[in-house]
Formats: sequence, C-alpha cells, structure tokens
Amino acid sequence: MTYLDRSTLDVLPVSAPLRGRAVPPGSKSITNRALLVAAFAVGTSRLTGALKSDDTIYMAEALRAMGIAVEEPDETTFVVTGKGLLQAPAEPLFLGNAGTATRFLTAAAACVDGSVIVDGDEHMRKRPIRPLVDALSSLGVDIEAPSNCPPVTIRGRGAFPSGRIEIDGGLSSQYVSALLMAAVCADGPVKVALTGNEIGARGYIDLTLAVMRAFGATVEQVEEGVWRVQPGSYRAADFHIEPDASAATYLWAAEILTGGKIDLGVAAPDFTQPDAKAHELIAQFPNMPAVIDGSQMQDAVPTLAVLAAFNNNPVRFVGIANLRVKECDRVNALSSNLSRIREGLGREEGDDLIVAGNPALAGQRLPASIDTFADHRIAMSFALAGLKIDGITIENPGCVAKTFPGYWDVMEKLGVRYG
Ligand SMILES: O=C(O)C1=C[C@@H](OP(=O)(O)O)[C@@H](O)[C@H](O)C1
Ligand SMILES: C=C(OP(=O)(O)O)C(=O)O
Repeated sequence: MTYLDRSTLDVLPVSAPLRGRAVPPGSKSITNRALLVAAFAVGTSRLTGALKSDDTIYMAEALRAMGIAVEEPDETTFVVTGKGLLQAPAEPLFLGNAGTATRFLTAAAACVDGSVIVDGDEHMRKRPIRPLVDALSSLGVDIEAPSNCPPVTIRGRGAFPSGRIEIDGGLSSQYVSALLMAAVCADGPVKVALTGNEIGARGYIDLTLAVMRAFGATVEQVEEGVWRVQPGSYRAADFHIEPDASAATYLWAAEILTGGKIDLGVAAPDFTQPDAKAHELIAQFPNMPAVIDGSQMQDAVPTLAVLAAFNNNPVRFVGIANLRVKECDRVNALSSNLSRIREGLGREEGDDLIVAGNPALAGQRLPASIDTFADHRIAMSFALAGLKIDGITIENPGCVAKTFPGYWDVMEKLGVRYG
C-alpha cells in the first residue's frame, strides 16, 4: 500500500530541519501544452523532463483516442507521433479534473472532422467553460455545453475557423491559451483578443506562446491583449520540460519553515512559470507582507496561505477570486481548514482571504483533520502545517496524484514522518 492509497495520512512534526535534494517533477502546464502541439505536428517529438501524473495521463490518453501515437519509454518522457490532424474519438474524452486538458482540448476539437465530447469528473463538471464555448461559437464553431461546464460537445469541421475571436479570460487564462494553440490549425490568420482587463495569471499566456514557438508556430502580440496567430502547421521537435514551479513552492516553504536546506536542482529565477514569483514572498518568511496579490501566482496561494499561518503578522490575500473555480473553492477550503486548526486562523472577506499569522502555533498540539476536497494543492499545502503542528491529518492524501504523485515519498526522503 502506498501513501496514495491511504484514506488519511497523519503528518508528524519534524524533529530536525528538512535537508537533501528534491527535484520537483516536470511542469504540468508545459507538459500538457507540449503534448497537444506535438500531437498537432507531423512527425515524432520527444518530450523529456515531462510530468507523469493524472492530469498529463488524461491528456495523453485523450490524444491516443484521437489517433495519435503517444509512447512512454521512461518515467519522464513522452514520444508523440502526430499526423497533422486529430481524429474524432469513438467515445467521449474523459479528462478527470484536469483544467488544462479540458480547456485545451475543447478548442482543439474544433480542428477535428467530426464530433468530440469533452467531459470530466464531478469536480470538472462544476468548473465553468461558458466563455470558451461562446468564443468558439462566435467564430462559427458548432459547440454546446448546456450546463455551462463540461460535458461539451463540439462538432468540428476539420479546421479551426479564421477571423477575430474575443475571449474573456477573467475566470481562466486557460481559455486564451486553448484558442491560441488551436488557432495554428486554422485556414487563415486568427486574432485572439481579450475582452476586459482582467485575466488570471498572465504568465501562462507567455508559457503558451513559448511552447507554440518551440514547435514552429508564428504568433505575435499585435497590441495589448491581442495576438495574431498565422496559419500553418506545428513542426515536430525534441523539447525539454522544466520542473514544476507550483510543486517547487511546497519545497521552498518546507525548507524555510523547518530552517532546513533543500536542493531543488534549479534556482528560482530560472523557472519560466508564473508561480516561481512566490519564491520572493516565501523568502521573506516570517515577515511576509501584510497584503499579497495572488493573481499572478494563483496555484502558489495555498502554499503561501499555510505558511502565513506561522508568520509574525497577518496576511491578506487579494486578487484570488478565481481560486473559487479551481479544483475546489480554494478560498473557502483554505479559510475553513485553517480554522479547523485554530478558530479564526483563516477567514474570508468578500473574495479575500485573511490569515491571522501566529508563530506560536509551532510546537503546539492542535488536532485537525484537513478536508482536502479532493484538491491536490489543499493536501500538499496543509501537510506543511503538519511539519510544525502536532495532530494534522490529511484526508484523501491520494489526491496529490493530480500533479505530484511522488509528493509524500519526496517529503519522506527529506525527513518527514507519517503516522
Ligand atoms: O494554463 C495553465 O497551465 C494554468 C493556468 C491557471 O489556471 P487558470 O487560467 O484557470 O486560472 C493555473 O491555475 C492552472 O493550474 C494551470
Ligand atoms: C488549478 C489547477 O489545475 P487545472 O486548472 O489545470 O485543473 C492547479 O493545478 O492548481
């Protein structure tokens, strides 16, 4: 039985600072982008340093169901052989709770000649996709999502329509990334224009553009919030994927919380993913700022919020409204679970989260069972609390398999013990 199979996991307080080498797994965001564009390319692409976890396995399986050969010669490599087109799958594509795979494949399905149903689990079926559906529909794509969430039915006509497409990225930047990547397969140039100023982490768009260009796409920003994608085809490429910056945040936090030394094998400034920005804030612990804008490092907010519980002063997290439509309502999951540890430790004010900050929590016995809501980031971040507080139990620890299946083992190698 592995830690992933346990129904609960007690994280025991560390008796010594965490030390050692722990390289995070490959980036989920980059792996799922690279899998998709390699599938669109003609020829064989070798993706090394890739993440193998629920989210990327769902993506790989979906591509196989659409006629793409995806081989896995080792634990961190995908070899993708594309034919320049995706075929209509025989069955609905089931994508679990993988937001990237679900949104990226919804737009990609417009390039298929035939019907595609994009679906996910009960959590994904509550995550909004209406803005992406409306944007595709406005361009003439035959698409429907009656519940405004998956399942989505797309009846593609074999090519992405050309023209100008407007998209509101306020709820999810993944809608924008999805359109940009699929637009390369259009029969003419496509302009993707943001409506509204609000977008989640802008850095994810840069990540998308970088992967597209690495596979030969021509895409440029023509004005603020407007990109032009030239029609063409992606070129197969050998592509190395950097470690996951969101996964790195747990290791950075564990290091500073225990006064240890963890070698991640990559320096914070060398990451290209948005969440690497969290490193500067983690480095300020136990004097983190009074206000943290989480909008440009959203997936790092659970890490920062649990760390803030031990900060010298309270921290207010702003710019995090769209955390309510992630794997779970993370604003609520963070405030409610912090308050399970100690009443009032976390509270919500509108969409802001306020963490009281109390260094004296360390060393106390405060039994709390953490409801992870099947959300990997809630499980991984609250495990950090267990390093300093006696009595932290993580419910459903297997949910970390979404992006970091080796999390509990990696922590154990660094010195963490479980009950
Ligand atoms: O594009 C991406 O790879 C991602 C974008 C972000 O989501 P939203 O754009 O939905 O905020 C982030 O939370 C997610 O984990 C990965
Ligand atoms: C929000 C996340 O994932 P996704 O949207 O890709 O499901 C995440 O990994 O924290």
